[in-house]
This record gives sequence, C-alpha cells and structure tokens, in this order.
Amino acid sequence: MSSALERHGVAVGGLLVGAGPAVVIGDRLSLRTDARASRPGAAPGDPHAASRPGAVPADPHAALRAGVTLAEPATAADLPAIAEHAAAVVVGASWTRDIPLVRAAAGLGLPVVVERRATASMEEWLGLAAYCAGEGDGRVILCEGGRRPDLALVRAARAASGRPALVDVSGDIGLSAAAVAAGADGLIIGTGGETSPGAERRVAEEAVTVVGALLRDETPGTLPECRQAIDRVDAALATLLERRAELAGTVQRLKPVGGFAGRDLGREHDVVARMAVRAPALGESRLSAIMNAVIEAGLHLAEERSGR
Ligand SMILES: C=C(O[C@@H]1C=C(C(=O)O)C=C[C@H]1O)C(=O)O
Repeated sequence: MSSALERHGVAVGGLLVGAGPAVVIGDRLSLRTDARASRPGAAPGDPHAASRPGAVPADPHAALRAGVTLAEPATAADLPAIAEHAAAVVVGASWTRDIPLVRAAAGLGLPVVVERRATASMEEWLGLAAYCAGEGDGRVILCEGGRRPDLALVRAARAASGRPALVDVSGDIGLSAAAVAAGADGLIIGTGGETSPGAERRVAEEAVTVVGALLRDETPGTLPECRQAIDRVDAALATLLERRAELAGTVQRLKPVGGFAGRDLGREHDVVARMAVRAPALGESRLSAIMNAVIEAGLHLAEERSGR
C-alpha cells in the first residue's frame, strides 16, 4: 500500500494480519458486562440483541474457554484465561484510559489489538499503540470499530505507523468493501465469540477477495500464496465477466440489429485499444485475442437467450 514504512505482518492464531490478503475474523469476544450496550451491532435495550452478530454470549467465560481469536478482558483477573485461550488480546475502546489494565494486557505475551476510543485522535490512538508495543513484544494491531468506523482515519493511521489495522464491521457488514478499499488488513465480523452467520462471512470474504484483488498490492513469496492471489484475481475477473456479459446482452437488445449479425468491429477495436492503456504489458495484440473470446461468448449467450 502507500506507505514508505516497512510493514510487518502480525500472526494471530493461524492468521497473518498485515502481510498478504486481508483476513476475516469471526470471533471477537468481550468479557465486559457493558459490552452488549457498547457493541456496534447491539442497541441498548434491543430485545433481539442476543441473536445478532454483535451480541455477547450468555456465558462469555465458557465461550473463552472454548477458544477465540480476539478476547477483551473486563479486569486483570481475566488475563490468565485470555493468555491461555485467545490468540490476541483486545484493548477495547471503552477503557483505553485504564492504564494499569492496558499495561497488563499489553504485557500478556499475546499480540495486542488496540481499538480506538471513539473520540481519540490519530495521535492518541497511535500513541497508545506505541505504548502497548513498548510494554509487550511489539506485536500490535490497530482496530477501528464503533457504530461509524472512520475509514479515513484507518487509512492514515496505517500509513503513518506501518502497523496493520483491523476494522470491526459487525455493526454494518455493508462497510466491508469500503474497509478493504481503505486498506484494512482484516475485518472483524462477529463479536459474539462464536462463528458468525454464513451470510455475513460471505459478504466479508467477497469484499476481501474482489476488492482486495483490485486494490491491494501483494507480493506473494511462495507457490501456495501466489496461487491464492491468482484465485482472488480470477474471482474478481469472473465477477466482472459475468457483469460484462449481462451488459453486452442488453446492448444486443437495444441495437437495431443485435447478435453476430450486428457485430461492430470498429467498436471492438476501440474497446481493445482503451484496455491496452490499462494493460500495457499485455498490449493490443494479446488483449485482442482475449477480448475476441469474451465478446463472442457474450454474443453466443445473448443469442441463446433470445432464442435465435
Ligand atoms: C456490445 C456491442 O455489440 C457487440 C459486442 C461487443 C462487446 O461485447 O464489447 C462490442 C461490439 C459489438 O460487436 C456493441 O455494439 O457495443
């Protein structure tokens, strides 16, 4: 991304945050009793809150013992269990000024996820992250959440610090694509300490794949990583090809003569020439072969659908 700083990934359980593709985290757990009201997914007094992804499970300590990726303590007494059962400890937005607890959490030996307090400036946020890095072993990840995550701030903080950043989109899963576009290294989609519903995971993974393929620089160093990066690009290509075929089908219906009979080679040449500006390494002649296949596939589909 657009940072002059060298960015280092932070391993959280089996996930690498900040190097490679953005990750999706489905199980953030808070042991705080005030967490239900403060989570973005749950409005205070909402009778349906418990069934939402932002809900707090009935027995958060049991959920912790079952193992979670991210856990937020209520008090220092929670920290030993977090060290045992969580992959990273969260310094939550509501208590970033509880310095003794922040210090104890940062010194736990786990990666530390530093959530921005709603009114904290970027400097305060990064200052707290630096403090946690100093109190611990340096493995610190930024986290932006709340009802309206500030994606501009995420982008700026990530660039200024070189630290990876997560965005908690559990309050509005529709922000997933925007968060990835803003450079988020991961999306937190569930705060119940349990695996989030499949529909939300699909939205988040779609954003990571398609938006990531378009906007996220990647330099895979191994064969499996490189193949996964190619798979993301192919997923984005397939999405665009399907959309293109639909549009090409609409054009056929709008033209006086559609289908192969109305083929317009001048327009096809212009399409290829414009694409070559964006794909200079492939160049016009290679693109022309690719686009000929794409255009013919679209025309075949349109003719098949119109019953010709
Ligand atoms: C879509 C059109 O019809 C045909 C299909 C094209 C395409 O898929 O890009 C381009 C030119 C035409 O041969 C069009 O006329 O724009």
